[in-house]
Amino acid sequence: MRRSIATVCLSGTLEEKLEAIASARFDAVEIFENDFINYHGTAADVRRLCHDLGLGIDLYQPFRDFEGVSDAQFRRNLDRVERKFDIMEALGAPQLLVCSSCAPDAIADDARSAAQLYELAERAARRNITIGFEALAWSRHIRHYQHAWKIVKEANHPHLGILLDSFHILSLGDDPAAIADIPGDKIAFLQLADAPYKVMDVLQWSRHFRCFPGQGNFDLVTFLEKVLLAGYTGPLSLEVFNDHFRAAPTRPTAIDAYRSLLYLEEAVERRLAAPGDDVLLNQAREAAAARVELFSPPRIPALDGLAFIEFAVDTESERALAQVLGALGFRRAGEHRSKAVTLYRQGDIDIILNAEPGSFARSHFMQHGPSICALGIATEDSLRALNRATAFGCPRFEGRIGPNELKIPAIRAPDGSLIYFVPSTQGSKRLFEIDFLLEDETASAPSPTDLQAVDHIAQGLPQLRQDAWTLFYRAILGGEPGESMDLVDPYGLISTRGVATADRKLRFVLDVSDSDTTATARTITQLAGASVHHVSFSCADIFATVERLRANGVSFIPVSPNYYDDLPTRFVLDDALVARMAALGILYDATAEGEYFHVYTQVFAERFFFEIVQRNGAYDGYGAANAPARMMAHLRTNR
Ligand SMILES: O=C(O)c1ccc(O)c(O)c1
Ligand SMILES: [Mg+2]
Repeated sequence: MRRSIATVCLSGTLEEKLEAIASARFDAVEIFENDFINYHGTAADVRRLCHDLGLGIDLYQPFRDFEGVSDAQFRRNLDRVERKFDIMEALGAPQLLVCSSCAPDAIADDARSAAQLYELAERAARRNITIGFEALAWSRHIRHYQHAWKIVKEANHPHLGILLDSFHILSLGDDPAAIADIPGDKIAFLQLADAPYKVMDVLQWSRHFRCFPGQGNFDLVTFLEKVLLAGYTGPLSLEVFNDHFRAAPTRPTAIDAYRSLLYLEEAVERRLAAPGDDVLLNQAREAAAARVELFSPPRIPALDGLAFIEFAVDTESERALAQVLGALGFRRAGEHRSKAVTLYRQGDIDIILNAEPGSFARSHFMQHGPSICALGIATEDSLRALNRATAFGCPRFEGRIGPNELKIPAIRAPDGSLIYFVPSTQGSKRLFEIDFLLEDETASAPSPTDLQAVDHIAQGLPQLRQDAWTLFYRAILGGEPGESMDLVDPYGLISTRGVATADRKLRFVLDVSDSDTTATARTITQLAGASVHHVSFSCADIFATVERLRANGVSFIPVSPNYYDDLPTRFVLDDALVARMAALGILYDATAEGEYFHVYTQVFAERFFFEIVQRNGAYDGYGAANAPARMMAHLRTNR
């Protein structure tokens, strides 16, 4: 389907927006009026600019407070709209968005509104322009799409249709089912926006918190499905008002926007292809699928958890980090055949320290200091994973390959770090057998394995990036976002959200700092830290493990005795168990599903740290309730 976006979604000048939109591969734009009014050039200039960029102009918007007005005002409105038609003719824009009246004196009279819209459509027809009538969720009288549709149906003019905007419909909790009954050719245009659930004034919600599909909580798949069942074949257009996106760099936001449409299209394509029990619905879905072309990338292959974590280091930080890993029970398992790269192993966890000069890791190190520069994800089909990611617009990465080394497909994550797709078909460990000189495992003295696997990767992100990462993990890896929660840092709030695959083999936690002075913000800004701020390892018996690791010299964060006094007031816990936790500094959380025991190490190089966890039962969170204890402890030791 034709993919379009409103210029209001992006930051920058009109030229910057259009260039970013074109380079993100959109077909067309909605010109938001303010972008034109403040543009220093004529409508013909904008038309030429779009033409040269290969962009269509599908719509001009918004025209406000047109209907439900007195006869005198109506005549003035008709004069007013003729001037907009002049601009649209010069732009070559075929459609005008007219939103339902918000003026306090708007008249609640459907017949009047219908008659006025009919007259407007008559005028528009003379210019070969169509009117799309949109119900704003906060307008004076016409807030619901069923109401707007009643009026459009009453007006009954071929140059007038209803404009559907997912935000207005879903924010009011309206059921989109009835959309399927609107004749497709009476749906003039379609605007798509997602949003996180919020309990707040709907106008403020709309103007500041909309986001791209897949970044929020709305069920856009059902919404778009209904629109396609109605027979709509026009553009899919994004219209997102969002404070962060208005401030974020233009091009990356446009790329994200485009990815969000692809993500939604794929989900709807699958919905239309999925046969249900309802024979009539199946036929309607089949017919809808035949009418439109939807994005259908390679499906997500089975993903089998993290194959490795790669740190960018120099010689000095390598020594320091190797010492920390050693204390945590990792053993040095091998050396790369041709590069300054070392493998550390414990349980199923493989950690690579990369100090190779001239490598990707080195440039990452120079930018961010010691940090995680790459993750390897084990998958049954690495080429399919790669092809899916590139279909969604992720850049491929081609590293330097030495003789007889495995070539592993890789892409760049949104922060420029790498994600490798490691084929697990022959066992993901094969990579190390080929590229590394492995030390003889049987030669080293058997020691108890404390850490078993990677539980999750936690990332600290700049404010503007949480939505982009959420969409990235959803689209590329099939992650499902959990709910957002606020954590209290001594110097501000952190908003956190987990994204995990359905089988929970991959879990990521996305933290965003609302303040510039939190530890999360500081590692990102002052220290130019990369996004990963901690790696969490699972173990089977956290008491035994922490005891052993403490004896090994691992330094865990101190926890206030007040914490353990408080714990029995929050949970039903045995005194002896609380005493054991207190003795080892173990934190605790529980839900109806299960329990979460965990500890954190001190921070390495002011950038990242490790967590050790034991999950009991089906606990599915990340101990968010204990984040303030962690942040306070890290702050105290850093001082
Ligand atoms: O916030 C607004 O005023 C506004 C304007 C035009 C739209 O299409 C819309 O959905 C909202
Ligand atoms: Mg709209």
